[in-house]
Amino acid sequence: MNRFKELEIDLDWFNGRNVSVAFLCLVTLKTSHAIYKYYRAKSKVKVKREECLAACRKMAEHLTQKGITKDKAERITRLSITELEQRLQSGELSAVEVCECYQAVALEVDRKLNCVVEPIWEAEEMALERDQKTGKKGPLHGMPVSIKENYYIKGYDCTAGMQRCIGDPVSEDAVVVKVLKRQGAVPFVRTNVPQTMMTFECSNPIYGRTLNPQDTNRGPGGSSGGEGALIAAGGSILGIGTDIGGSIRIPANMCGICGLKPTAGRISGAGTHKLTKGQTLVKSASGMLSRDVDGVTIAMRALLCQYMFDLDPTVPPIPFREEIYQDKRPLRIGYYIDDGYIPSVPSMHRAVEKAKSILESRGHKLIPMQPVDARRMFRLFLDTVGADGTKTYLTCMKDDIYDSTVRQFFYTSHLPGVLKKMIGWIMSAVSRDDIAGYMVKALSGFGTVYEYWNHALDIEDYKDDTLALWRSLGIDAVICPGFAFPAIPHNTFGDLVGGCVYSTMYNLLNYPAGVLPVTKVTEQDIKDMANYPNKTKFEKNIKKMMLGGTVGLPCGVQCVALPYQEELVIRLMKEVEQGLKGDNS
Ligand SMILES: CCCCCC/C=C\CCCCCCCC(=O)NCCO
Repeated sequence: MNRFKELEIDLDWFNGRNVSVAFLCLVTLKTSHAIYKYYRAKSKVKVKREECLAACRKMAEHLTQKGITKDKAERITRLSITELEQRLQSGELSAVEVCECYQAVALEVDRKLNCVVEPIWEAEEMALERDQKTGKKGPLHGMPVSIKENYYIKGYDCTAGMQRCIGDPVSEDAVVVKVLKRQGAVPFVRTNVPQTMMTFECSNPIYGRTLNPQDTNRGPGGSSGGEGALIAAGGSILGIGTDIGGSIRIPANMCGICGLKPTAGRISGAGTHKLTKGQTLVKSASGMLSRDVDGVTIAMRALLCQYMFDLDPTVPPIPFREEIYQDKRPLRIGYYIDDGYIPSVPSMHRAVEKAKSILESRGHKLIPMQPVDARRMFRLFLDTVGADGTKTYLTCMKDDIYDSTVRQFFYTSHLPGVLKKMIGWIMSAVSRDDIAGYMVKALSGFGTVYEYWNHALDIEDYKDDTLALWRSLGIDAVICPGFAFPAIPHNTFGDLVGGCVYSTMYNLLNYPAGVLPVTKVTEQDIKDMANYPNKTKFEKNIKKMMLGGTVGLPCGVQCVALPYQEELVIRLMKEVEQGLKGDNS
């Protein structure tokens, strides 16, 4: 009887008033918790940012005390990489003075472009060790190298622009960093990346936004945007980066420098941020950026050594093959200015035409071609990136502050899968924008492992079809636009995401690809935009972007070869570069 009474009381409690009060309490609690987490994240980010800025200031003061003059710094940082290499090897320049000069210029450049995350404090000591070394010098003896923030450096946080990774310094260097050091290089600064590293802008709440040295109203590209800006502005001569969708090649194109994305796995990726590593269909590649092609060659030669093969046995033990790089035999090279899906802009056409005529004048046979259905490729790429319904990104970004460049993506990612599919479908139908619509749909992920495995098979089919095309044309390599367009204004990634069809193609295929600067946008290129298609929302966005002051921006060409033929890619890049300099040797 008593028990019934108690129950009656309990049930009475569930009256309208009490339920509303409980609901309100719950909402208040949840909201205050969210506010608390937001401010906690904000303060964590602020403290980290201040620490990094203080480190830069402290380093700048230290260099001033050491009497590094602007004149001397510029004299040394203006040397080409081959001149620098030769003077370091001969002892004409000491590793310490080179390191200090590069640090001084990097910090100077950083004040304008915000491309450096923080200096590497151990650099000077490392340089001193190089100077005191007796016996055989390493191939990179005393060479300063800038390091993208997502590479592990012992004692430093590796955040990829995400606050949850703050305050968790890594305990070991990345394999590539270890190899660089073993070969005599001096890692001297860490460079900026976009939050999550999956965009081609370069901004995050921790370190802020990096600007393009050619036009500060635009970004340097991404995700190796800090490297792109720093190298283009003269604050570094060689840097390392990663590329899963264009992150080395896009900054190279947008900043007017060289970048090589090797076949994924040819250069070790061990000890880089883990964010994308669970996704194994399209793998991130470790590569390099440099002022000229020689920088890429020097780095590849030095990295492809027994020490790397020992440290990371998953790397195929293939040293740099001089016989492929030095080969003078004429090649059959496919070329396209348009991938048949996303029209590239006139300045990019000119870049390819220019490279084509250089290569023809050197005896190569250039064959017009179209890649296998680029729309199919991009859909496969997007489905791969969104395969988990974006759960990985959402988990890593839990309680984080969304950077303005990725906010739209994360708000969409939170929606239930069905809604993403519906919105994607509506977007495609209403705006005739195949890209944004499909992207939203792709973020809904796969329902079953069976679907995912079938998707993996579709990628294999795409690879087979491409290889068959190359074989049928009898081509050794391909040249094409370095990207669909040059550098873009801040906060326009969402509107222009389709540009990366040109880069993602060679990630999906896992072919090595390098970009080098070939020309700059001219007034005539802008006039020629009158003929640029104007049907889809995406094409309209490109047109608007190009008409918004792009004259003078660099435009690159992409050189591509079959998997593990990096030496051939570099050979082509070098030949185009020589042709541009009027050197036809
Ligand atoms: C957080 C935003 C995710 C958006 C996903 C959009 C899908 C496709 C766009 C691809 C953009 C590629 C930019 C380059 C990415 C890259 O190579 N990162 C290097 C990581 O090692």
